[in-house]
Amino acid sequence: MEGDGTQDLKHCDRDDVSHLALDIGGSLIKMVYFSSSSGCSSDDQINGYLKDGFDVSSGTSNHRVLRRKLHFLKFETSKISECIKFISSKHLQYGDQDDKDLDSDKNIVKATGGGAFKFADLFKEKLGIILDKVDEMSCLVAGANFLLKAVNREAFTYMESQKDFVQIDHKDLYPYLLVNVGSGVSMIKVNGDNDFERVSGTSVGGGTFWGLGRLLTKCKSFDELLELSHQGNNRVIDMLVGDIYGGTDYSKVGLTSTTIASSFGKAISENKELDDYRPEDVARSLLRMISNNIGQIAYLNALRFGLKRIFFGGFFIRGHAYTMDTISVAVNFWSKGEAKALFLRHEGFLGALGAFMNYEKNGFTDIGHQFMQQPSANKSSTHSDVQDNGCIECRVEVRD
Ligand SMILES: Nc1ncnc2c1ncn2[C@@H]1O[C@H](COP(=O)(O)OP(=O)(O)O)[C@@H](O)[C@H]1O
Ligand SMILES: CC(C)(COP(=O)(O)O)[C@@H](O)C(=O)NCCC(=O)O
Repeated sequence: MEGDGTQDLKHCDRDDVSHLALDIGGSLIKMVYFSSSSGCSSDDQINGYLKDGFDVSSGTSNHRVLRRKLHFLKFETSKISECIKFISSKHLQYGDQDDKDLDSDKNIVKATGGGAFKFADLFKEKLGIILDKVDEMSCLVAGANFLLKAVNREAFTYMESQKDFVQIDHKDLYPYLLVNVGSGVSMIKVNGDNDFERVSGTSVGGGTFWGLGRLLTKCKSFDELLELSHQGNNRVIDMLVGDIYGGTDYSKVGLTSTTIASSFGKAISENKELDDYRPEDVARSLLRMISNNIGQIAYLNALRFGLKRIFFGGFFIRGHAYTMDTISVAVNFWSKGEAKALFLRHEGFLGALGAFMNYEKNGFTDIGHQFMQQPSANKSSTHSDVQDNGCIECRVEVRD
């Protein structure tokens, strides 16, 4: 099961959880919450880290530094009942209320994404939760700004299989373009904290890749489709410049013979049916087409506003090498090296983190400024450092 929360449940204390925030999207439900620091990683790591944390803030009488773990989980939106079951089993809906009263109308949970509207009644009925809706775009921006400012080694470039973390200078962060590739794609010009404009979008996004991929390859899961694309060769289906130009480059306009002239173009010129193509080649071609297109539209929007840095988020990216490589090459190619594609380790959790940050406004102060990450506490995954059911150690300064 995707984002199977039960695994997480075994490792963490049941009751000491708080600040549940949800991002209920077209494809996935993303969940972020705090727990106390026991479980999930070795005590040595935590103690070593906390020593530093407490040292830093000693001497300020009205400040407390809490050891906390931030949990990241996802569920498929179509399996929302599993998400509800998980919340219920972990008593997450009660947050840090002292009086855990099932009928209390104080069980308010910050939530963003379209599902915060669509499923509001369901959450009320099944869990007694009132979803406090927070705007999706402002959550994406808050989540991205938070990660870029507060978490070490969050942003990286990816070119030719080489991942390079980028040190972000807080004074030189804005403006940037945030491209969130979820079911659909939103492009947001970020000017500062809570200062942004959604400048573009496209319906050709992650939902398109997964939806078309499912139909064309019969894959049963998104990860299976991604794995399949690894083994494929898109040239079997894509029409290349060389296919049109008799094997040569079209050098006058800077097109090499290996450039894709028309995605899936070969499928029209051959007397073949879908079954005659290998699913891995179809998956590869599809992934390349969609990633390329997103990279190109992102670049055009960056050009529109003179932006040099484009951060890509959303679960479509999935820390997947070929996806990131294709997007990077597209941005690099079209901008002639002027603009850079950057990726985020917590790519899929921007909205949920943004909703989580919203608790700040209700007395939970300074989380954004005092949040620190313990680098090695994440569960590893085949695609990226932080993916399903990961959790990161952090310290949070709370003003009494
Ligand atoms: N396990 C998964 N199941 C379904 N889609 C996934 C999965 N992992 C990554 N994806 C991709 O991520 C997209 C959803 O990204 P996300 O940022 O969560 O958007 P949304 O908020 O629209 O759900 C899917 O459309 C799909 O392309
Ligand atoms: C409607 C959405 C903001 C919803 O967000 P999502 O669940 O896809 O993350 C997004 O799908 C989107 O921006 N779609 C593109 C719409 C367009 O500009 O054409």
